[in-house]
Amino acid sequence: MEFFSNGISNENLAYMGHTNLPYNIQQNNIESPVSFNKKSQVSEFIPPSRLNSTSSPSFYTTYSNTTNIVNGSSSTPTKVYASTSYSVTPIKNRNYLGDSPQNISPKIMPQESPPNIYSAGIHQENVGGTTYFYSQEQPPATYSEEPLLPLSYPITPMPGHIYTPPAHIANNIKPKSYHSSIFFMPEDLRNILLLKNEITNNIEHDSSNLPLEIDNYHSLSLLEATSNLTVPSTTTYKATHSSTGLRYCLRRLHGFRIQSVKQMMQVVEVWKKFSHPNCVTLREVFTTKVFGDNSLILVYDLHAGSQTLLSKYFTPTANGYGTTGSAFSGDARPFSHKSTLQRTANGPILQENELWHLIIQLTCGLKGIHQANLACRSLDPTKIIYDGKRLRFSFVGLNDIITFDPNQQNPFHLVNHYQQDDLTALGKLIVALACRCLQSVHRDQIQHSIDLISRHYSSDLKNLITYLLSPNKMKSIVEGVMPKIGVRFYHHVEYLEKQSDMMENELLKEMDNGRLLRLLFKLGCINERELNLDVTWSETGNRYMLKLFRDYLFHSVTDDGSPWLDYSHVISTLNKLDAGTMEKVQLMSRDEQSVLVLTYAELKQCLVEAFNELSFNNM
Ligand SMILES: Nc1ncnc2c1ncn2[C@@H]1O[C@H](COP(=O)(O)OP(=O)(O)OP(=O)(O)O)[C@@H](O)[C@H]1O
Repeated sequence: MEFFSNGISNENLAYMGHTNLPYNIQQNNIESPVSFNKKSQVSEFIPPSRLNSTSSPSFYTTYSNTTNIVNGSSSTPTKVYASTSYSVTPIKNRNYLGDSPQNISPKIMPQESPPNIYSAGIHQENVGGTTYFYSQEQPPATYSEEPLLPLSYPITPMPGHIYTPPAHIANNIKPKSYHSSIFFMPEDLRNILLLKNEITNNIEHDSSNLPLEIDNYHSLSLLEATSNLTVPSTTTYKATHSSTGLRYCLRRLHGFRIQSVKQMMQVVEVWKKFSHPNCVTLREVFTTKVFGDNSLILVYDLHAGSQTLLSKYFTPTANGYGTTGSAFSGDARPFSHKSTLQRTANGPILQENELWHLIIQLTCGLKGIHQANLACRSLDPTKIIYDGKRLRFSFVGLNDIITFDPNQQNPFHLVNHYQQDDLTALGKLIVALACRCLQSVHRDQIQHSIDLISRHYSSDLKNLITYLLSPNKMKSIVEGVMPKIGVRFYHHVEYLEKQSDMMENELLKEMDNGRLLRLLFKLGCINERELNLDVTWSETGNRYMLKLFRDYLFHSVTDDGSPWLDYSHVISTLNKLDAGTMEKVQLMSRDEQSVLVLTYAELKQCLVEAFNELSFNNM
């Protein structure tokens, strides 16, 4: 049995953040899984002139430059390559890895040993069947923190790992964890994100008759068929920006003639600067003739998977109730047979807390717009989108852009008036949402609708609506609306804080996963690689350590020989490698004839050097 030891063989399968030292370091007991002998007279680990090199992989070609190797005697089964005052004695039928917390120890799959190396001037001593080799010329070595490799970065011994695992992982981890949810995001969140990506990236098949490109955008697909209900006619597309590859939402105004580009651009610039979490941001505006007319294109951020409030809460029905003409037109009376039919078709009335959840977001967006001295002017269920969590005013600024008067010096001179209109429109929208009926806001039905609301909802809601619909209201949302929302605001903040905590938690996991992916990428590029026609490149020098480390990571087996699959083993080991800790790891060749002990810091150095070599060859 050969040992390559740079120090204590004390591989432990510490779970993240926990150092688990299963063995007594001073012990030299044949019954112990691994025995350690402190040999204070052992000097540095001397490269034994690489004599007698065999056909085995030239393990020492680079590593031995700085690693002291003491050859073993051929007469003894054990050869120890010791660099520190500790050596390691393997015991037959024992695995040399620290027990995992659940007492199931992995073994390394057999792998060929490094070559036999003999050297003169080496003193050997057999203790309990293990042969130790000491260089007699060297002064006695003490177990020091001296790095064994020429490190291009300083290694500072760490009291713990640089990596600090999220607390819940450290606390909740089960002894043998196959629970991927501890390390990866929950399935439902993953599915939501995947779905969003899919919606963002898929190209509709019915886009063949659309232009291939407009301005800097390509891959157009329809988000909604052309609407002739608005003047000018409009169409909404999803498109990809040519240089960034990002997707955007393009709103096309058909046959639109601009009277004064300069003045219109003033308005555009103001809206481009406006950004709010409850508003879709306007990115740019341009004209195009690719559709065969003079079209004006407004480019907005795309919020994939969004639906309008109209489609979410006022589901169009086959008989046309609810969506005929303007969103707020129609002739159903709140308590008429027709209106009852419509409410049934649109679903049951909303829970009050859901309604307040919507109101808070609507007023939040509106407050942002008004504080920027702008007005929304499109508080309509078709112009508010909902992505499952967030409400946003879509197509903000559109009305200012298409209705600006070139004869007016200040394009925003009517903003106060429009802000009042916004509040009235907000009142109507709340009525429609509460009654789940678009016609409920008609002048002759509004009183009935408010009666209905006062029967089903709190007086706060009714008061808010009557305030918003009254002609003499303050224009400030903060002064006028906020006090009526009252304590519900805190509930909303709590909800958002919880969401934010949950997301941060997920981010923490993914941050670690991203870090480990980079390491795996590097390892994968090095392991098994042939470089510059050198078929043994990945088997020699520093790369040999990485090969054994890869085996230790992924190919460990339990006592009964079955694969040892434990996320925590792989993740905590990779984290130690990433941190370059001074903890030692014990690696074993596949034929179980060689054991190599080195610190994670040294392993990290091996990885850095091998990958640098690859990168250099790539230039
Ligand atoms: N920024 C956006 N990101 C993603 N989807 C959006 C965005 N803005 C709007 N949409 C979606 O685009 C679709 C079309 O919106 P649009 O306003 O054209 O609807 P509409 O009901 O046809 O209104 P109009 O009659 O005014 O055209 C809707 O399904 C809406 O959810």
